This record gives sequence, C-alpha cells and structure tokens, in this order.
Amino acid sequence: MTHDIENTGGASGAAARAVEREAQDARADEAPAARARSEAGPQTRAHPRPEPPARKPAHELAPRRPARPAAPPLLAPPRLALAGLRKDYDGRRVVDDVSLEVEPGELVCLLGPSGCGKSTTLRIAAGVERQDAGTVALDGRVVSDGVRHAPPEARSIGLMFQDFALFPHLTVAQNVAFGLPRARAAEAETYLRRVGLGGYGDKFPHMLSGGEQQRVALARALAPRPRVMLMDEPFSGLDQRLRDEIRDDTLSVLKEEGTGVLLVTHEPEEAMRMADRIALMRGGRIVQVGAPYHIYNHPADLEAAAFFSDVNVIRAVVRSRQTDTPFGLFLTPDLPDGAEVEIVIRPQHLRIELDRGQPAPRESAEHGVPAYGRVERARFMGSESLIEARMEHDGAILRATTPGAFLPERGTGLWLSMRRDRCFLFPARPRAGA
Ligand SMILES: Nc1ncnc2c1ncn2[C@@H]1O[C@H](COP(=O)(O)OP(=O)(O)OP(=O)(O)O)[C@@H](O)[C@H]1O
Repeated sequence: MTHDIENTGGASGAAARAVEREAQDARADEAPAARARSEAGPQTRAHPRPEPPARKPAHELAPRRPARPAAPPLLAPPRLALAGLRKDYDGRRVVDDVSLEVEPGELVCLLGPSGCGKSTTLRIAAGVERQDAGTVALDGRVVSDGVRHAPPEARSIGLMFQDFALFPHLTVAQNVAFGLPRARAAEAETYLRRVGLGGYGDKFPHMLSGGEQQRVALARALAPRPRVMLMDEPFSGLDQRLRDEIRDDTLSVLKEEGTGVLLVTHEPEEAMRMADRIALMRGGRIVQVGAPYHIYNHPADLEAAAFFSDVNVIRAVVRSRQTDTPFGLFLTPDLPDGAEVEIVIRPQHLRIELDRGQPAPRESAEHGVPAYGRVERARFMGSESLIEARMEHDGAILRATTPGAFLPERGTGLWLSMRRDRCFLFPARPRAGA
C-alpha cells in the first residue's frame, strides 16, 4: 500500500494552497509528452465545446442585495514567497527564474546537485545576497525587490548553516540567548530543553560533542521565534547515526513551533526523509516541485528520476504510434514515427524469474513481456541483492534488485520483466555530438 505523505500543516489556507499546488503538479506532470500516455490507449482528442449557459430572462434574476463590505482574503499569505528570482555571477546565470513558497509549519527541501544554485537562492531569501530580479516576501510583506532590501536582521528569519559557529567564549546558555532581548534571556533554558539539552546551559561549546553543539545551534536559531528558518546542509558535518537522530529531533521541534522551513541539501535521502515538499533544482532552475512520494513516482524527466536512484534506460523508436521493445509494446500516440524514446525503470521494479528450463513466463498486462538475459554479477547489499544481467537482445547490462540474499551464479539464465505502472517514458534527449 502506498500513501501520499504530503503534509503542509498549518492554516487551512495552507491546505487549500497545497491542493492547488497538487493540481499544478498534476498539470505539470502532463508535460513529458508520452509518459502518461504510454499506459493508455489512443485517446479521442476532440472535445465538444461546452454550450454557453442559457441567459435567464430579467424577471427570473434574483433581486439585488445591498452591497456588503469586501470580505477579507480567504488565504493567509505563505511564510516565505520567492518570486522570479534571478542572479548572475560574472555573466553566468546561477539562479534562473526561481519561484517557491513555504507555508507555516511546512518544510520544503531545495534539492539538487552541487553548483545548481541552491545556496545562492537561500542566501537571497536570507538577505545576505541581493538578487538581480524578483522578489522575496515574508508573511505577505515584500522584504526585497528592485527597490527595497531589508537586511537579514530585519527579516524575522532563523539561519542555520553547516558551519554553525558557536561563540567559544560564551556558555551554551549565553550562546542561545545571544541576539534575544535582555528580558527574554531566561528563555534560553526553555529552548535548550526543547532540543534535549536541559541543564547544559553553564557548559562551554568545547565541552560538547559535535551533535550537542549542533543542537545548541538549533536552539539558538529557534530562540528568537523566527517565522521562517533557512537551513543550508545543516547536518552534513555529523556522522550517519547522529545525523538521523538530530534530523528527526529538529523536525519535530520545527513542526511544534509552526516555523516555515527552507532547507538546502544535495542528498535525496535527506530530502525524502524530512521534506513535506521537495523543489528539485538543476542549472539554476526549479525543474519540479511536489511531495516526496509524488516526485519519486512521477519524475519530470530522466534526470529527475535518476537523481533519486539508479535507473535502467531502454531506448526505442516510435513506429505507427507505438514503441516496440523486447519488454513489450508501449503506446505512444502523440509521438511521430522515428522519434526516439527512453523507457526508464528503477532496479527494484524489474522482476527476476530464473530460467529453470521451463517455457518462458507469460506476457501480462502488469509486467509486459519478459526478456531473456544471463547473470553477469550478483552482489549482496544488506537488505537486498543486486543482480546485473546481460540481455540477450542487445548485450546491454540491466540492474535489478530483489529483497534479501539472492546470489545466482554468473551465466545463470533469467527473465526480466518491467512493472508497467513503474515505467517512465520520455522523448529521448539529443545525444552528445548529434
Ligand atoms: N559569490 C560568488 N561569486 C561567483 N560565483 C559564485 C558565487 N557564489 C556562488 N557562485 C557560483 O554559483 C554557482 C551556484 O553556487 P551555489 O553555491 O548556489 O550552488 P549549490 O547548489 O548550493 O552548490 P553546493 O551544493 O555545492 O553548495 C556555482 O557555480 C558557484 O561557483
């Protein structure tokens, strides 16, 4: 069973906007021309134009009501709204028309490969960098555009970076209280308890482990009660186990506070674990936004699919509105004859059946046609086994995984078939040099 885990939290306005965004995602999903249609048969495209509603005669019209004052807007503004951000360095565009919103209590991950412009976007949101175009608004108030530019300290934002830099000469409590009005200094202990460090106030940073220091940094960022938290790879300095623990703790504290969070990471696993929504960035642009489940299962293109896991790619050519492959036929009614397509499937969605000398497994609607290959290599990966098979039809290697230990010998014959509902079909990208 699968669940869509989108959870925008916060006000009903946020929920309404989330629904609208899902609809936008769904519309955007239709863009890669052939994917959705690969599963469906040819469709009728002629939609009859709807009849205009019949005009009522004047005597049936309702009597005019006295004018009422305008109702307040139904939707509260997002905590953070970035619109049309652009930034060039040395004539090179590193942030290109980036628009993104973060709702109260929502955690949005800006995810992408190194150098794609994530940190620059975050720095613009924080106000430590100024954009060449576009606006930054907090709770509906524009804090930066072509005219005005509020400095970071005037934005009610919390910042947390990888090098969280506590002041070494101040105690833990003084570190947390730093920047708080004097009247609220006693609240430092409250925030330390929040992050599991009650009673640590009198220690100095060098007396704490890396994970504890990270928690102090979190308490310090939370203490001024920012409405928006901006985090840039905040957990990357920690070892794996500590990282998981601190991620989870951080998440629950931020949710309790109702803070809107924009978190930069280049790790898909971190984004999947933490985000309500992921904004996938590449080459300065946001290429897809959606709940982790949605982005993983409906990637916008091959690169988006491959960013989250290893993928197999099968290339084929459209003939007569369909694409024939050794794994069966795919319907591609909107692609012209001769167009190349890439059929993409993750290793866990290839089914393996060993050749035991019996007739080939039967074709099915769920798995298409099984294709024959031989084991090239089998490796045990802990919770699953990875089988690399050389396919008989073209000599290419495909990778399939299966839960548990499954280590057939090299040369063992097998059939691979694709879970049709987990295939993505994209028009092929032009090849290098073509
Ligand atoms: N101040 C600057 N001057 C010139 N170029 C810059 C500056 N800051 C960033 N860049 C360049 O802009 C591009 C985007 O950088 P940015 O730090 O935003 O990427 P990123 O996606 O956060 O990468 P990473 O995950 O490696 O931190 C990079 O090519 C970087 O070298």
